[in-house]
Amino acid sequence: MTTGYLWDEIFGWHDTGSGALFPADPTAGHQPLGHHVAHPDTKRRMHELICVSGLIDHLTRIQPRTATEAELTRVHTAEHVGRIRRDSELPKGGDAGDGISPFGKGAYRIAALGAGSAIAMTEAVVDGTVDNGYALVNPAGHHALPETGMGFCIFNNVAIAARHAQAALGIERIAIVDWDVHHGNGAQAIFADDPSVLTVSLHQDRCFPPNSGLVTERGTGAGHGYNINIPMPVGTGDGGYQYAAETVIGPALEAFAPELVLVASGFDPNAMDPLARQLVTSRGFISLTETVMAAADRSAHGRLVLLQEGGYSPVYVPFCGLATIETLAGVHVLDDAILPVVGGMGGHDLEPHQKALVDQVAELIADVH
Ligand SMILES: Cc1nn(C)c(C)c1/N=N/c1ccc(/C=C/C(=O)NO)cc1
Ligand SMILES: [Zn+2]
Repeated sequence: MTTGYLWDEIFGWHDTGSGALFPADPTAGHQPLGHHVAHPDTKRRMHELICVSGLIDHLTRIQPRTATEAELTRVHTAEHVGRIRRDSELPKGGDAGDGISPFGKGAYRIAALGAGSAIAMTEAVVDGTVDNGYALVNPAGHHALPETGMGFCIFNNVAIAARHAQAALGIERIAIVDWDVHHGNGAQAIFADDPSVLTVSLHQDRCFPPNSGLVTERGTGAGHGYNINIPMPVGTGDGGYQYAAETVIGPALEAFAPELVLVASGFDPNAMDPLARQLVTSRGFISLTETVMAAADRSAHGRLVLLQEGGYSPVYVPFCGLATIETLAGVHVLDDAILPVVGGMGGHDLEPHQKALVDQVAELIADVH
Protein backbone atom coordinates (compact mmCIF):
# COMPACT_ATOMS: atom_id res chain seq x y z
CA MET A 1 0.00 0.00 0.00
CA THR A 2 1.52 3.36 -0.95
CA THR A 3 0.10 6.23 1.05
CA GLY A 4 0.69 9.84 0.08
CA TYR A 5 1.31 12.53 2.67
CA LEU A 6 1.30 16.30 2.29
CA TRP A 7 2.28 19.05 4.72
CA ASP A 8 3.84 22.47 4.21
CA GLU A 9 5.35 24.52 7.02
CA ILE A 10 3.38 27.57 5.96
CA PHE A 11 0.19 25.79 7.11
CA GLY A 12 1.64 26.33 10.60
CA TRP A 13 1.87 30.06 9.93
CA HIS A 14 -1.86 30.62 9.34
CA ASP A 15 -2.65 33.33 11.88
CA THR A 16 -6.07 33.32 13.52
CA GLY A 17 -5.37 36.20 15.84
CA SER A 18 -5.15 36.47 19.61
CA GLY A 19 -7.97 34.01 20.13
CA ALA A 20 -10.40 32.65 17.55
CA LEU A 21 -13.87 32.72 19.22
CA PHE A 22 -12.55 34.67 22.20
CA PRO A 23 -10.25 37.42 20.89
CA ALA A 24 -8.50 39.38 23.64
CA ASP A 25 -10.88 41.98 25.11
CA PRO A 26 -10.04 43.26 28.59
CA THR A 27 -13.43 44.99 28.90
CA ALA A 28 -15.16 41.61 28.49
CA GLY A 29 -12.62 39.76 30.55
CA HIS A 30 -11.05 37.95 27.60
CA GLN A 31 -7.34 37.67 28.36
CA PRO A 32 -4.99 37.12 25.35
CA LEU A 33 -4.63 33.43 24.59
CA GLY A 34 -1.20 32.58 23.24
CA HIS A 35 -2.38 29.16 22.13
CA HIS A 36 -6.09 29.60 21.50
CA VAL A 37 -8.33 26.78 20.28
CA ALA A 38 -7.69 27.28 16.57
CA HIS A 39 -3.94 27.88 16.91
CA PRO A 40 -2.05 26.09 14.11
CA ASP A 41 0.31 24.43 16.59
CA THR A 42 -2.09 21.49 16.95
CA LYS A 43 -1.58 20.60 13.28
CA ARG A 44 2.13 21.28 13.51
CA ARG A 45 2.34 18.88 16.46
CA MET A 46 0.52 16.21 14.42
CA HIS A 47 3.04 16.62 11.59
CA GLU A 48 5.95 16.41 14.03
CA LEU A 49 4.60 13.22 15.63
CA ILE A 50 4.31 11.71 12.14
CA CYS A 51 7.99 12.57 11.63
CA VAL A 52 9.38 11.68 15.07
CA SER A 53 7.48 8.36 15.21
CA GLY A 54 9.03 7.30 11.92
CA LEU A 55 5.65 6.97 10.20
CA ILE A 56 6.90 9.54 7.67
CA ASP A 57 9.33 6.89 6.35
CA HIS A 58 6.38 4.74 5.28
CA LEU A 59 4.70 7.56 3.37
CA THR A 60 5.23 9.07 -0.08
CA ARG A 61 5.60 12.85 0.13
CA ILE A 62 3.29 14.71 -2.27
CA GLN A 63 4.15 18.33 -3.07
CA PRO A 64 1.67 21.11 -2.26
CA ARG A 65 0.55 23.56 -4.88
CA THR A 66 -1.51 26.72 -5.03
CA ALA A 67 -5.04 26.50 -6.41
CA THR A 68 -5.68 28.78 -9.35
CA GLU A 69 -8.54 31.26 -9.26
CA ALA A 70 -10.32 29.09 -11.85
CA GLU A 71 -10.04 26.07 -9.56
CA LEU A 72 -11.36 28.05 -6.59
CA THR A 73 -14.28 29.48 -8.56
CA ARG A 74 -15.51 26.00 -9.53
CA VAL A 75 -16.98 26.18 -6.00
CA HIS A 76 -16.74 29.78 -4.77
CA THR A 77 -18.04 33.04 -6.18
CA ALA A 78 -15.50 35.38 -7.73
CA GLU A 79 -16.60 37.96 -5.17
CA HIS A 80 -15.64 35.71 -2.24
CA VAL A 81 -12.27 34.79 -3.76
CA GLY A 82 -11.59 38.43 -4.58
CA ARG A 83 -12.52 39.65 -1.09
CA ILE A 84 -10.23 37.12 0.58
CA ARG A 85 -7.40 38.08 -1.75
CA ARG A 86 -7.92 41.79 -1.05
CA ASP A 87 -8.35 41.50 2.71
CA SER A 88 -5.28 39.26 2.90
CA GLU A 89 -3.22 42.24 1.72
CA LEU A 90 -4.36 44.40 4.63
CA PRO A 91 -1.86 44.87 7.47
CA LYS A 92 -4.11 43.06 9.94
CA GLY A 93 -5.79 40.69 7.50
CA GLY A 94 -9.54 40.21 7.75
CA ASP A 95 -12.29 37.69 8.44
CA ALA A 96 -13.44 34.64 6.45
CA GLY A 97 -16.99 35.97 6.46
CA ASP A 98 -18.86 35.18 9.67
CA GLY A 99 -17.10 37.69 11.90
CA ILE A 100 -15.59 35.00 14.12
CA SER A 101 -13.05 33.58 11.67
CA PRO A 102 -10.16 36.06 11.61
CA PHE A 103 -7.13 35.58 9.37
CA GLY A 104 -3.83 37.42 9.15
CA LYS A 105 -2.05 39.21 6.34
CA GLY A 106 -1.13 36.74 3.58
CA ALA A 107 -3.89 34.24 4.44
CA TYR A 108 -5.03 34.01 0.83
CA ARG A 109 -1.76 32.40 -0.16
CA ILE A 110 -2.04 29.83 2.66
CA ALA A 111 -5.70 29.01 2.05
CA ALA A 112 -5.13 28.73 -1.72
CA LEU A 113 -2.19 26.40 -0.99
CA GLY A 114 -4.51 24.26 1.14
CA ALA A 115 -7.12 24.05 -1.60
CA GLY A 116 -4.46 23.37 -4.23
CA SER A 117 -2.94 20.69 -2.00
CA ALA A 118 -6.31 18.97 -1.77
CA ILE A 119 -6.27 18.91 -5.58
CA ALA A 120 -2.65 17.71 -5.69
CA MET A 121 -3.35 14.76 -3.37
CA THR A 122 -6.50 13.87 -5.31
CA GLU A 123 -4.52 13.92 -8.59
CA ALA A 124 -1.81 11.72 -7.05
CA VAL A 125 -4.42 9.16 -5.97
CA VAL A 126 -6.42 9.21 -9.21
CA ASP A 127 -3.32 8.94 -11.44
CA GLY A 128 -2.00 6.06 -9.34
CA THR A 129 1.11 7.75 -7.96
CA VAL A 130 -0.19 6.58 -4.57
CA ASP A 131 -3.05 4.26 -3.55
CA ASN A 132 -4.49 6.64 -0.96
CA GLY A 133 -3.38 9.82 0.77
CA TYR A 134 -3.57 12.29 3.63
CA ALA A 135 -3.20 16.06 3.15
CA LEU A 136 -2.55 17.84 6.45
CA VAL A 137 -3.75 21.26 5.31
CA ASN A 138 -4.66 24.43 7.21
CA PRO A 139 -7.03 26.28 7.39
CA ALA A 140 -9.93 23.84 7.41
CA GLY A 141 -12.59 24.17 4.70
CA HIS A 142 -15.73 22.14 5.35
CA HIS A 143 -17.91 25.02 6.64
CA ALA A 144 -17.12 27.33 3.69
CA LEU A 145 -20.01 28.13 1.34
CA PRO A 146 -19.75 29.43 -2.25
CA GLU A 147 -20.19 33.03 -1.17
CA THR A 148 -18.51 33.07 2.24
CA GLY A 149 -16.14 31.42 4.65
CA MET A 150 -17.22 30.51 8.19
CA GLY A 151 -16.22 28.50 11.25
CA PHE A 152 -12.50 29.14 10.70
CA CYS A 153 -12.85 27.98 7.05
CA ILE A 154 -11.95 30.13 4.03
CA PHE A 155 -12.16 27.86 0.93
CA ASN A 156 -13.98 24.51 0.86
CA ASN A 157 -11.00 22.26 0.17
CA VAL A 158 -12.95 18.99 -0.14
CA ALA A 159 -15.54 20.50 -2.50
CA ILE A 160 -12.82 22.07 -4.63
CA ALA A 161 -11.08 18.68 -4.86
CA ALA A 162 -14.35 16.98 -5.83
CA ARG A 163 -15.18 19.49 -8.54
CA HIS A 164 -11.62 19.23 -9.88
CA ALA A 165 -11.84 15.42 -10.02
CA GLN A 166 -15.05 15.71 -12.04
CA ALA A 167 -13.87 18.52 -14.33
CA ALA A 168 -10.27 17.47 -14.94
CA LEU A 169 -9.76 13.84 -13.91
CA GLY A 170 -12.72 12.07 -15.51
CA ILE A 171 -14.29 11.05 -12.22
CA GLU A 172 -18.08 11.17 -12.12
CA ARG A 173 -19.37 9.69 -8.86
CA ILE A 174 -17.75 10.92 -5.67
CA ALA A 175 -18.57 10.25 -2.03
CA ILE A 176 -17.62 12.89 0.55
CA VAL A 177 -17.55 11.57 4.13
CA ASP A 178 -17.17 14.25 6.80
CA TRP A 179 -16.31 12.93 10.26
CA ASP A 180 -15.28 16.27 11.72
CA VAL A 181 -17.37 16.69 14.87
CA HIS A 182 -19.06 19.80 13.39
CA HIS A 183 -21.62 19.49 10.59
CA GLY A 184 -20.23 19.44 7.06
CA ASN A 185 -22.66 22.16 6.02
CA GLY A 186 -20.46 23.37 3.15
CA ALA A 187 -20.46 20.20 1.06
CA GLN A 188 -24.12 19.63 1.94
CA ALA A 189 -25.00 23.03 0.46
CA ILE A 190 -22.63 22.92 -2.51
CA PHE A 191 -23.80 19.50 -3.72
CA ALA A 192 -27.40 19.71 -2.41
CA ASP A 193 -29.02 19.20 -5.83
CA ASP A 194 -26.29 17.01 -7.31
CA PRO A 195 -26.77 13.21 -7.22
CA SER A 196 -23.25 12.64 -8.59
CA VAL A 197 -21.79 13.55 -5.19
CA LEU A 198 -23.00 11.69 -2.10
CA THR A 199 -22.35 13.75 1.03
CA VAL A 200 -22.36 12.02 4.43
CA SER A 201 -21.71 13.96 7.64
CA LEU A 202 -21.15 12.30 11.02
CA HIS A 203 -21.17 15.01 13.69
CA GLN A 204 -22.26 16.00 17.19
CA ASP A 205 -25.96 16.88 17.09
CA ARG A 206 -26.51 20.63 16.54
CA CYS A 207 -23.02 21.61 17.77
CA PHE A 208 -21.90 23.90 14.92
CA PRO A 209 -23.14 25.61 12.79
CA PRO A 210 -25.95 26.18 15.29
CA ASN A 211 -28.90 23.82 14.66
CA SER A 212 -27.38 22.56 11.43
CA GLY A 213 -27.01 18.96 10.21
CA LEU A 214 -30.40 17.44 10.99
CA VAL A 215 -31.46 14.03 9.67
CA THR A 216 -34.20 15.77 7.68
CA GLU A 217 -31.69 17.72 5.57
CA ARG A 218 -31.47 15.20 2.69
CA GLY A 219 -30.64 17.24 -0.43
CA THR A 220 -32.86 19.01 -2.94
CA GLY A 221 -34.34 18.18 -6.34
CA ALA A 222 -32.35 15.49 -8.15
CA GLY A 223 -30.00 15.46 -5.15
CA HIS A 224 -32.71 14.43 -2.70
CA GLY A 225 -31.49 11.40 -0.76
CA TYR A 226 -27.84 12.06 -1.62
CA ASN A 227 -27.11 13.99 1.55
CA ILE A 228 -27.05 11.91 4.74
CA ASN A 229 -26.63 13.50 8.16
CA ILE A 230 -25.79 11.41 11.23
CA PRO A 231 -26.22 13.84 14.18
CA MET A 232 -24.80 11.76 17.03
CA PRO A 233 -25.95 12.59 20.57
CA VAL A 234 -23.49 14.57 22.68
CA GLY A 235 -21.15 12.30 24.63
CA THR A 236 -20.87 9.55 22.03
CA GLY A 237 -17.70 7.49 22.23
CA ASP A 238 -16.04 4.78 20.16
CA GLY A 239 -18.99 2.36 20.34
CA GLY A 240 -21.40 4.86 18.85
CA TYR A 241 -18.95 5.96 16.16
CA GLN A 242 -18.10 2.39 15.21
CA TYR A 243 -21.80 1.53 14.98
CA ALA A 244 -22.43 4.57 12.77
CA ALA A 245 -19.53 3.59 10.53
CA GLU A 246 -20.68 -0.02 10.04
CA THR A 247 -24.42 0.71 9.93
CA VAL A 248 -24.59 3.90 7.82
CA ILE A 249 -21.29 5.01 6.28
CA GLY A 250 -20.22 1.61 4.92
CA PRO A 251 -23.63 0.61 3.54
CA ALA A 252 -24.34 4.06 2.08
CA LEU A 253 -21.07 4.02 0.17
CA GLU A 254 -21.74 0.45 -0.93
CA ALA A 255 -25.12 1.53 -2.32
CA PHE A 256 -23.62 4.59 -4.06
CA ALA A 257 -20.51 2.82 -5.42
CA PRO A 258 -18.34 5.96 -5.80
CA GLU A 259 -15.33 6.10 -8.13
CA LEU A 260 -13.48 8.22 -5.54
CA VAL A 261 -13.91 8.69 -1.78
CA LEU A 262 -12.95 12.02 -0.19
CA VAL A 263 -12.92 12.47 3.59
CA ALA A 264 -13.21 15.74 5.49
CA SER A 265 -11.03 14.42 8.29
CA GLY A 266 -11.55 16.44 11.45
CA PHE A 267 -10.21 15.06 14.73
CA ASP A 268 -12.40 17.24 16.95
CA PRO A 269 -14.60 14.25 17.91
CA ASN A 270 -11.63 13.32 20.10
CA ALA A 271 -12.29 12.88 23.82
CA MET A 272 -10.07 15.83 24.78
CA ASP A 273 -11.31 18.42 22.29
CA PRO A 274 -12.28 21.89 23.57
CA LEU A 275 -14.78 22.61 20.78
CA ALA A 276 -17.12 19.65 21.15
CA ARG A 277 -18.23 17.02 23.64
CA GLN A 278 -17.70 13.62 22.07
CA LEU A 279 -15.53 10.89 23.55
CA VAL A 280 -13.86 9.36 20.51
CA THR A 281 -10.37 7.86 20.83
CA SER A 282 -7.87 6.72 18.20
CA ARG A 283 -9.86 3.45 18.07
CA GLY A 284 -12.86 5.30 16.68
CA PHE A 285 -10.81 6.99 13.97
CA ILE A 286 -9.22 3.65 13.03
CA SER A 287 -12.72 2.21 12.65
CA LEU A 288 -13.85 5.10 10.46
CA THR A 289 -10.71 4.84 8.32
CA GLU A 290 -11.12 1.08 7.87
CA THR A 291 -14.73 1.66 6.81
CA VAL A 292 -13.89 4.20 4.09
CA MET A 293 -10.91 2.10 2.93
CA ALA A 294 -13.19 -0.93 2.49
CA ALA A 295 -15.72 1.20 0.62
CA ALA A 296 -13.03 2.63 -1.67
CA ASP A 297 -11.68 -0.88 -2.31
CA ARG A 298 -15.17 -2.12 -3.28
CA SER A 299 -16.00 0.48 -5.92
CA ALA A 300 -13.14 2.98 -6.38
CA HIS A 301 -10.03 0.82 -6.84
CA GLY A 302 -9.06 1.96 -3.34
CA ARG A 303 -8.98 5.62 -4.36
CA LEU A 304 -9.29 7.50 -1.05
CA VAL A 305 -8.15 10.99 -0.05
CA LEU A 306 -8.33 12.40 3.48
CA LEU A 307 -8.11 16.19 4.00
CA GLN A 308 -7.49 17.71 7.43
CA GLU A 309 -10.34 19.75 8.89
CA GLY A 310 -10.78 20.64 12.57
CA GLY A 311 -9.29 19.20 15.75
CA TYR A 312 -8.16 21.40 18.65
CA SER A 313 -6.52 19.26 21.33
CA PRO A 314 -2.76 19.72 20.99
CA VAL A 315 -2.36 16.64 23.18
CA TYR A 316 -4.68 14.20 21.45
CA VAL A 317 -5.10 15.28 17.83
CA PRO A 318 -1.53 14.15 17.00
CA PHE A 319 -2.22 10.61 18.22
CA CYS A 320 -5.60 10.39 16.50
CA GLY A 321 -4.00 11.64 13.29
CA LEU A 322 -1.11 9.19 13.59
CA ALA A 323 -3.48 6.24 14.07
CA THR A 324 -5.53 7.32 11.06
CA ILE A 325 -2.54 7.58 8.74
CA GLU A 326 -1.05 4.32 10.10
CA THR A 327 -4.33 2.65 9.10
CA LEU A 328 -4.20 4.18 5.61
CA ALA A 329 -0.63 2.91 5.17
CA GLY A 330 -1.22 -0.49 6.80
CA VAL A 331 1.58 -0.03 9.33
CA HIS A 332 1.86 0.50 13.10
CA VAL A 333 4.75 2.52 14.50
CA LEU A 334 3.56 3.91 17.82
CA ASP A 335 0.83 3.11 20.37
CA ASP A 336 -1.63 5.86 21.33
CA ALA A 337 -0.04 7.04 24.60
CA ILE A 338 -3.22 8.85 25.62
CA LEU A 339 -5.57 5.88 25.12
CA PRO A 340 -5.01 4.37 28.59
CA VAL A 341 -6.44 7.59 30.03
CA VAL A 342 -9.26 8.49 27.63
CA GLY A 343 -10.11 4.83 26.97
CA GLY A 344 -10.56 4.23 30.68
CA MET A 345 -12.90 7.17 31.30
CA GLY A 346 -16.09 5.45 30.12
CA GLY A 347 -18.54 6.39 27.39
CA HIS A 348 -17.34 3.88 24.83
CA ASP A 349 -20.25 1.44 24.92
CA LEU A 350 -22.95 1.88 22.31
CA GLU A 351 -25.93 3.40 24.13
CA PRO A 352 -29.57 2.74 23.18
CA HIS A 353 -30.25 6.39 22.24
CA GLN A 354 -27.16 6.42 20.00
CA LYS A 355 -28.18 3.12 18.37
CA ALA A 356 -31.71 4.43 17.81
CA LEU A 357 -30.44 7.54 15.99
CA VAL A 358 -28.11 5.53 13.76
CA ASP A 359 -30.82 2.96 12.95
CA GLN A 360 -33.19 5.81 12.03
CA VAL A 361 -30.62 7.24 9.61
CA ALA A 362 -29.82 3.79 8.15
CA GLU A 363 -33.36 3.61 6.76
CA LEU A 364 -32.49 6.51 4.41
CA ILE A 365 -29.89 4.46 2.56
CA ALA A 366 -32.72 2.86 0.60
CA ASP A 367 -32.90 6.06 -1.46
CA VAL A 368 -29.22 5.92 -2.52
CA HIS A 369 -28.60 4.32 -5.95
C1 LIG B 1 -22.35 29.68 17.72
C2 LIG B 1 -21.48 30.81 18.09
N1 LIG B 1 -21.93 32.02 18.44
N2 LIG B 1 -20.89 32.78 18.73
C3 LIG B 1 -20.97 34.20 19.15
C4 LIG B 1 -19.74 32.05 18.51
C5 LIG B 1 -18.36 32.54 18.68
C6 LIG B 1 -20.13 30.78 18.13
N3 LIG B 1 -19.36 29.65 17.84
N4 LIG B 1 -18.48 29.65 16.96
C7 LIG B 1 -17.81 28.50 16.58
C8 LIG B 1 -17.93 27.28 17.26
C9 LIG B 1 -17.26 26.16 16.79
C10 LIG B 1 -16.48 26.24 15.65
C11 LIG B 1 -15.80 25.02 15.16
C12 LIG B 1 -15.26 24.93 13.95
C13 LIG B 1 -14.72 23.63 13.48
O1 LIG B 1 -13.85 23.03 14.02
N5 LIG B 1 -15.28 23.11 12.42
O2 LIG B 1 -14.89 21.90 11.98
C14 LIG B 1 -16.34 27.47 14.99
C15 LIG B 1 -16.99 28.58 15.46
ZN1 LIG C 1 -14.80 20.82 13.59
